[in-house]
Parts: sequence; C-alpha cells; structure tokens
Amino acid sequence: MKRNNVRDAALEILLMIEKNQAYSNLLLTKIINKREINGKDIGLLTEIVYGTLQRRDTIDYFLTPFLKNKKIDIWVQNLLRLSLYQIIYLDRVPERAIFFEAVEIAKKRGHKGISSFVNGVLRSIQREGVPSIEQISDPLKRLSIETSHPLWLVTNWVNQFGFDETKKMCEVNITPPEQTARINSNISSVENVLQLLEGEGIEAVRGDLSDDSIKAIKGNLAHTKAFADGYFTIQDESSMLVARALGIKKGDDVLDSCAAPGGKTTHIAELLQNTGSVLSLDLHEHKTKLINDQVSRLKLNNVNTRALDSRQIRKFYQDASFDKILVDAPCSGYGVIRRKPDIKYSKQEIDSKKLASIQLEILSEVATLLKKDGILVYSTCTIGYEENQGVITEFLRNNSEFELDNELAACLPKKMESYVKNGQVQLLPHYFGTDGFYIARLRKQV
Ligand SMILES: C[S@@+](CC[C@H](N)C(=O)[O-])C[C@H]1O[C@@H](n2cnc3c(N)ncnc32)[C@H](O)[C@@H]1O
Repeated sequence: MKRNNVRDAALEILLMIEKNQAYSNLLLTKIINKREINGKDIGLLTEIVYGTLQRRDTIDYFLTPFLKNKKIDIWVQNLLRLSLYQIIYLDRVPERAIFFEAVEIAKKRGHKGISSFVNGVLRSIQREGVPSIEQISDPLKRLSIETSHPLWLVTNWVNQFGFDETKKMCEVNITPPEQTARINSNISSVENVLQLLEGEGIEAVRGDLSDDSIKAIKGNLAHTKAFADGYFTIQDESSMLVARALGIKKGDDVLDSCAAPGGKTTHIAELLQNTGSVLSLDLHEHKTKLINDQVSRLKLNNVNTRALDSRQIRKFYQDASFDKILVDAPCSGYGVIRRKPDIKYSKQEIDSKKLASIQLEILSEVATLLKKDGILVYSTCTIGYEENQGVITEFLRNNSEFELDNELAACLPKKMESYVKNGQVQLLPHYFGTDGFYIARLRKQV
C-alpha cells in the first residue's frame, strides 16, 4: 500500500464529515476497512484526521492570508488543512513527504494548476510563517481560534463557567482522549485483568476515579482477547459514574430508557450480580442489537432489550414498575469533543433547545413507571445549563412528587465530592481528564 493513500484516505474522511455523512469515529473505521489500511498506517491516519478536525479553525486562521481571497473547492481546502496540520503539529513527519503527497493528491483529484496552487500556498507558509494568534485582541475570539471552538460555544460557556474554566476546558478538548475500561466484576478483578493484559503485551494501570477501572498506557484494549472474552467494557470513567449514581441493590428492577450501545445497561446488570432485571430500550432494532452483542460478550443473564421510543413506554408496559430508572438522554455531546471533534462544527446553538424538549418528554414519560421511593437518574455527555440543570428544573416544576437526592455524593468516588451539588454534578473534562458529563439523581417521594 502506497503511503500517500493515508493522506488521500484522510481527505476522503474529512470530506465525508463536511457533508455530515457520519461522525468521525464511525467514518474512520469504515474507510480503514474499505481501503484496507494496514496497522502502521492506521495510527498516522487517525492522527491526521483527528488532529486536523481538532484544530480546524486554528488552521483556517493560519491559511486565510495565503489564500488571498481566492475561492477554492472544499477538497482543496481540506487538503491544505491536513497538510498544514502535519507541518505544524506532527514533528516526526518529514516536510518533504507532506509537500510531495499534497501535490500528488492535488494532481490526481484536480489538475496541474491546482497542484501548483497547493504547492505555492504551502511553500509560502513555509517561507513566511503563520500569522500570530496573539494579534487577536478580543479574548473570547482569541480563545475560539486558539482552541478551535465556535465563538458562540465559547461565549456560552464563559457566561456559565467563567473565562478561566472555559479556557481549561477548551484546551483539554484539543488533546487526545485516554482509553479506559470498566472491569466486569461478575467474572474478574482489576488485578486479574491487568495481568491478562500484560500477557497480551498491553501496558495498563488502575484508573483514576473508579475502583473498577483501568487505563491503557500502551496498546489498544479493544483489540485484546481479554476484551473479546468479556473481562471488561471500554468506557470513559465519567460514564462509569452513571450506573453508580443509581445506587443499584441486588434484586432491583431497572429501566434503562435510552440504552444503546449498552455501556450503562451492562454496568447496571453487572452491579445486580445476576439478580433483578434490566429492561433496555432504544429506538431501533439495529441499536438494541448492539446492546445484545455486549450482553452476550459479558455473559450477562438479566437484560431484556426492546426497540421502542421511550416516550411511548406506557402503551406497551402499562402495568410495569421499576425500582430505578435511567435516562441517559440523547444530547449535543459537548462533553465528548475530544473523541468526536466534528461535533464542534456540526452542532448549532439551537440544537440544545430542540434536544432539551426531547429530553424532557422522555423523562416525563418514563418517570410515571417509577415505584414510590424509587430513584431516577438523568445523565448526558454534554456541558451546559440548557440540556442539563435546565431540563431537571423544568421536570421538577411539573412533577412535584420528585426531589433532587443528596445521596448522589455518597454513590460517587470521594474525589468528586466537592463537585456534587444538591443531587447534581456537572463534570468538566479538565477536572479529572474524563469526558464532560452531567448526572442528576432524583427520588420519587409518593
Ligand atoms: C447517549 S446515548 C445512550 C448511551 C447508552 N446509555 C450507553 O451507555 O451506552 C442516547 C441513546 O438514546 C437513544 N434515543 C434517542 N431518543 C430515544 C427515545 N425517544 N427512546 C429511546 N431511545 C432513544 C439514541 O438512539 C441513543 O442510542
């Protein structure tokens, strides 16, 4: 396989993302398989795609003066972006190779004129250097360009969390995420799994937040036999807190109302230790299949899945009642920008408003099936009032039999205590290096 296929594959993925065809993580896997990219090149391809996306607006700021107002095709712009990303941020890639391959791709996709243009722009940047970000005098605009987040999002976060917190958050968002996993406590322990992984040549250590978590230092946990054999689930440490927030007890009947691909359903099922039951819903069969796959891999016996819109649950389960209910709602995902940097550019401010009304509909419907004294946990992997505290405030206004439950802090790791306030926590990615997450724990009083 010729090396320039990596850059061409990166360009193909970036163009598909521009057309909103799917999220970067899914496209990457699809193109790696389609083009049969080999192991060594997968690393470079991943780095180019994620790096270019993570820094897209910064790179555009650098490129703009060199384009001299010339209108260029979207593929040329993306070719320049990914080439400049490598020149500025990837020390180990020789510049000669970057220039050569950019020109070859331009020739192949366009014509000689375009390849000369691409070569000319890159050579000018090499000669003159990129413009300084320091010259942007407005601090919000500077932060927006420096960390490649849309100005409206930066402004929104600064209004909620202040400038310093927002800056830390934006800076973490342009770093690569860690890979962590949750041990399947039904069949193993952290020590045992670390040993198994060592035997497979993977370097891993205990996680930072949860007792049953591990963190990869070298190697990919997803490609191990221990994973295939059900010893653990790849999951961010913030996500592992959600099932904990439910305070699962043996024998509980639990509803997971937005469950695919099953990260939290399987955690709940593990905490039940082969007792009780989990009913896991998601919109479509192809989604519930993902849950079933994980349930089989982890050898769990207490999960039932069904393709169903949770907003319709009473039509199908009018006599059911649950001890615990989880709404891990569909959301804008601003807490997982490190994993899906394209979120920064594809989402609009208005999306949170639309999502908040769906989130409230789901909560309001499923809450009717909770037993007296039962626990309802609402969570999202997003950051910001509208889809989080705003939804809960509105829910509590309409459902006076519920109250925020202060037991939340006791369910979560001690380290997090100071961040838990009044039965809620908004975890920002720079607190513990996890994804950003919101969790609220509510109790039904009557
Ligand atoms: C944040 S994800 C859930 C992640 C999952 N809890 C886990 O830990 O793996 C939200 C899920 O909600 C599903 N969803 C969206 N609207 C829904 C609805 N009205 N009823 C049921 N599921 C819904 C989406 O298909 C998506 O899979």
